[in-house]
Amino acid sequence: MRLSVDNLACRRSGRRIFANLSFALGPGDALAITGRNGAGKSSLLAILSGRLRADAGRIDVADVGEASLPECLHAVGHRDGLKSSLTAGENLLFAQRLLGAPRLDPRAALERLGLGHAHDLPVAYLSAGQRRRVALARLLVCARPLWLLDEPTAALDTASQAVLAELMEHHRAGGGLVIAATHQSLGLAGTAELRIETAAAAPVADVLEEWA
Ligand SMILES: Nc1ncnc2c1ncn2[C@@H]1O[C@H](COP(=O)(O)OP(=O)(O)OP(=O)(O)O)[C@@H](O)[C@H]1O
Repeated sequence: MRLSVDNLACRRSGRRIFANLSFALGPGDALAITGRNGAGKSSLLAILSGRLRADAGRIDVADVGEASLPECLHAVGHRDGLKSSLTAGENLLFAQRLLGAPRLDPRAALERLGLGHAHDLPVAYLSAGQRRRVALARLLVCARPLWLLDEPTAALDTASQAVLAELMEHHRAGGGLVIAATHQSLGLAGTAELRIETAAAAPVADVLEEWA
């Protein structure tokens, strides 16, 4: 998969968040999105995942056949997207059936994240770091070339951060792409950095946020 982003701009609640963002990624590439709180890192990921409309610019994908960009990606964000009353295994099975392109079975994915024992536990019983690891296990139950990760190491202990780094390296080695918004190093070799700087304040009155 190839992804190219040209002169992307974002406005939220009438306020310009960023403008003129451009980058291009190919198989095996990793990009760390950095910037101060509120710079627009999560907003950029929301635009890429198709949840938020860009104010300007282009996003193009290539080498994915007929698939659209949202069909090519996994997004793991601040909200874990897990159903608390379902077990970890049921959550992953649900994701696998919804997203298609099955890869590891849920138990194997949880074991890879060191959470095999949680397979039959309701997610409501898990700690914050364990929930994050179940959300990350979704990356393994379905094959999708682009991983969009928002603060992926948040709530993870050191051992789990190392496991995540291994998973990302393995994904890249297989030609996958990783884009992560982060305040700390991803621990990956050859990661490019895109730092979002504060946009010139450009308030525009009476503009409602446009969700895709
Ligand atoms: N749902 C929303 N509606 C309107 N404005 C929003 C919304 N979500 C975020 N914003 C605004 O967009 C700007 C960018 O927020 P965003 O969450 O993208 O920043 P960030 O770089 O990810 O920050 P952090 O490092 O704190 O996670 C902020 O000024 C924020 O107030």
